[in-house]
Formats: sequence, structure tokens, C-alpha cells
Amino acid sequence: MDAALVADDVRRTYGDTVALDGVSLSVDEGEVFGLIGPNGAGKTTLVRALTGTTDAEGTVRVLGEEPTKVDTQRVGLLPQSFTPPERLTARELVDYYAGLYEEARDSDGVLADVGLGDAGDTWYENLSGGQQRRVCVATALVNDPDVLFLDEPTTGIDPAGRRALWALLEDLADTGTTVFLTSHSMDEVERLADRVGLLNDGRLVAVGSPGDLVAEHGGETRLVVRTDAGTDALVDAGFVVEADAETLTFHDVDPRDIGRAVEALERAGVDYDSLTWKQPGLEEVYLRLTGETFEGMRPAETPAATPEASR
Ligand SMILES: Nc1ncnc2c1ncn2[C@@H]1O[C@H](COP(=O)(O)OP(=O)(O)OP(=O)(O)O)[C@@H](O)[C@H]1O
Repeated sequence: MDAALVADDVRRTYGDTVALDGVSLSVDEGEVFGLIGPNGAGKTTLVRALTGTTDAEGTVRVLGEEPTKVDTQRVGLLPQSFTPPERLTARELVDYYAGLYEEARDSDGVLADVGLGDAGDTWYENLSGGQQRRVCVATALVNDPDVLFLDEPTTGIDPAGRRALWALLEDLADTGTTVFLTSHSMDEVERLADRVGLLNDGRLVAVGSPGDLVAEHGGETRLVVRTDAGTDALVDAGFVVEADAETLTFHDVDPRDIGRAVEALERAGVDYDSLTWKQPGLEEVYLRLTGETFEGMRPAETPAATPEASR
């Protein structure tokens, strides 16, 4: 399969700030690639380098061409911040973008695709923030692009609208559109992306399918028990158990072992408010690889009860 996008050792600095520090990646035609990473990691700069809207060192190819030479008809871009011309209705705005291309889709049809079929006559500035963002998505789709860049497309869009846009993007991917998406929403990326790249401090620190990344970096499954009990009565439980003031955490619990863990709690006479089995996802991968912490990964405040300790 041919590569729709190639970046080879791409670097971009702004003064002393290194925004991209030697990024190399390749995205196949028809692939959905999700780029994640903390604020300031370089995601927008990479989108800009790939679309030729900023200069960068290294090699960039879009559909085999330099980004500034590729046929604009074949590329759609939804930038992170978008300031459209004022005093236009939603339809006029999409028409305006349609007029930039030799061939364009019908504006009402594109507005219907983004869930705004009834809003064509509404002034853009009178739409809600989420509706405005959907109009912006429509402007990126109007030329029916082969490659679509979306920089945080669903920011500000309500949950139902997000799901509708996800379905639209899935349909586009099914028809062979290559999608390069940045997002802070792990569920969005996990659902849409064939492969995910994690950018941290301008470097691509992991690339793979969501499933492979979770298997490699996500960590263990856990059973979290909301209780103020300690681990003393659980030394024979057959699990590694840690306690803090409000929870007991059973580490590395296979779903088939949940019943055994519950029996151990009952044997130990532990009163608890709730039990939650937690499976790692892309969020855990993100937090682990960017060095941030989250609740379930804090060091235990009391010593762990381990199967070994009970021997
Ligand atoms: N035009 C610019 N001038 C100066 N510095 C810039 C410029 N654009 C980006 N930067 C810097 O480059 C770094 C990467 O920024 P970038 O916007 O690419 O990050 P990001 O991953 O998209 O962040 P966010 O998730 O907050 O959108 C940041 O330190 C940012 O301050």
C-alpha cells in the first residue's frame, strides 16, 4: 500500500523552543492516524508541517508531493483555531470554501453530514460554539478530500454531536479517505484510529494500534474496592493488594478471578461500598509514557499484601 503521508526527521524550532525534534512517521492511504500528546507537545506544529502551513526541516510528503505542491483539491484541513470571515450564514461560509475548489460538494449536503442540515440560514456568529466547530468541519469536507487533517475536531462539541461526527469520519475512512487527527480525547482516538502516535516534547515516543499500545504500555488490570479496610486480613488472599485511605487495589486481576477476589474479601470480613474492575486503555498508555500520574498509580500508603508475603 502506498504512503499517503510521510515525515522523515522533521524538525521545527521557534526561537529556543524545540517544537518538533526529529519526527518520522508514515501513514498509509486509507488509514486513520491519531496523534495524541500533552499541551505543547508539537501536534499542531506537525499538522502545520504536513500541510505546508509552516516551514520545517526534514522531508515531508503528502500523496507523494511536497505539501505546498500537492493538489489542494485532494487535501482538507481543519485547523485548531479557525477565524472565518464575518457576517456569513453557515451555508454562505461553506459556499465560500466550496468556491476555492474546481469541484466541490453541495454545501447543504455537507452541512447535513455534520448534523447542521437545518442551520444553513443561521449567521455563523449566532451558532453555539459546538455548532460553529461543526461548520468548520464542513468547510474541511467540502472538496471531498483524499487526505483530511483534523486538528482537535470535536473540541467544544457535545457528546451526541461528537458521536455523530465520529460516525461520519468512520464512513469517510471506509470509503478510503486518509485521516490525520489530533485529539486530547482518548476515547475518540481509541475508537477512530487504526494507529496512534504519542508525541511528547516534540518526539514521537510510541506508535502502534490502540490495542498494541495498550498491551505493551497500558499496565495491568485492577480491582478497586472502595473501603477503609487495610490489607492485614488479606495476606492469604492470593493477590497483590495495596491499600490507601479509601480503597483496596487488587493488582493484575483477570476477569475470571473477580469472584475469587470477592470471596477473599468476604473471608476477611471486609465491608466495602463498591467494586470496580479496571482495564487499562489508551489513557493509561498516555499517562505512563508522558510521566504523568493518575489515581490508581499512586504509590500505596500502606505496605502491600502479597501472595509471597503470606508464605
Ligand atoms: N507560532 C509559534 N511561535 C512560537 N512558538 C510556537 C508557535 N507555535 C507553536 N509554538 C510552540 O511550539 C510548541 C509546540 O506547540 P504546538 O501548538 O505544536 O503544541 P500542541 O501539541 O499542538 O499543543 P496543544 O495540545 O496545546 O494544542 C509549544 O511550546 C508552543 O509554544
